[in-house]
Amino acid sequence: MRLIQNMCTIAEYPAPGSAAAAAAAAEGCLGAAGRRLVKIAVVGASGVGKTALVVRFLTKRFIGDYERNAGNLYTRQVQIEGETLAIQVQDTPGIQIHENGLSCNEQLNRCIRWADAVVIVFSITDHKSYELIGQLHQHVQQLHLGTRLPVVVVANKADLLHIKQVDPQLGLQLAGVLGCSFYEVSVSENYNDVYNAFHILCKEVSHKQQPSGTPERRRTSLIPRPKSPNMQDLKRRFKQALSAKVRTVTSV
Ligand SMILES: Nc1nc2c(ncn2[C@@H]2O[C@H](COP(=O)(O)OP(=O)(O)OP(=O)(O)O)[C@@H](O)[C@H]2O)c(=O)[nH]1
Repeated sequence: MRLIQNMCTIAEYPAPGSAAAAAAAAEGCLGAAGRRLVKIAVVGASGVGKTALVVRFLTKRFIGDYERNAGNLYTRQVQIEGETLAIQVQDTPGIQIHENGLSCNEQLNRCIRWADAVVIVFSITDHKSYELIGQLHQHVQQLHLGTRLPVVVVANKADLLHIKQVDPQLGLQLAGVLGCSFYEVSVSENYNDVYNAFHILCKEVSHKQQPSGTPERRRTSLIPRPKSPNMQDLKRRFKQALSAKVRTVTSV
């Protein structure tokens, strides 16, 4: 798999409301080779495993240690409901927690504005990282006023239950209150949960990008199609014809 690092996309992303932002939004749904593009930002406190999560998703591998992250952008392709989408994943520097709340610098805000969806990560071994989730979710929604951005909350380091500070159940409850999906994962031990967390987000964005088409397609696949009266009529007539023939054959 090829990983493309490309910091320019984020650094040059125009401020919301500007003419440049409108033009970017118009083009923004298409990636390389004309594929639909899904942009995902991964955010959370420092040390919760954001880089490990992104690398695991992209390469299937868990690599123990990384340089402290300055924010890298990676690209890969995924299959969603039979369509190949280009997805860009933005790893972000850990958010600092101050006594009076979040400290999000402009680089992080740009990443969040740029994104079509956000993964908020906390570690079950770090209660402070969990305490951040509510504020972070609020901050994300504020930067996307007027739209409901798809967000998934990920509780990482599920393999470290013996030193847990947060019951993963609390993460599930909080995600429910915030209206987000929730995944408990161990980036170090399980690839599938990591994949599923990203996959569900891509699916949500993909459906959002096709507001008129997809729900209709989904609705029609859920509602059983009424049987055509003509078809039933045809079947009845066919049966009648068949039994008449059988009768004729047996009577001969
Ligand atoms: N046991 C265990 N360790 C993990 C897991 N995920 C990440 N780690 C470890 O947690 C540490 C921090 O991981 P990073 O991916 O660098 O965390 P980060 O959130 O990107 O950190 P910053 O760059 O500081 O924001 C590393 O030593 C990882 O090996 C996990 O699922 N289980």
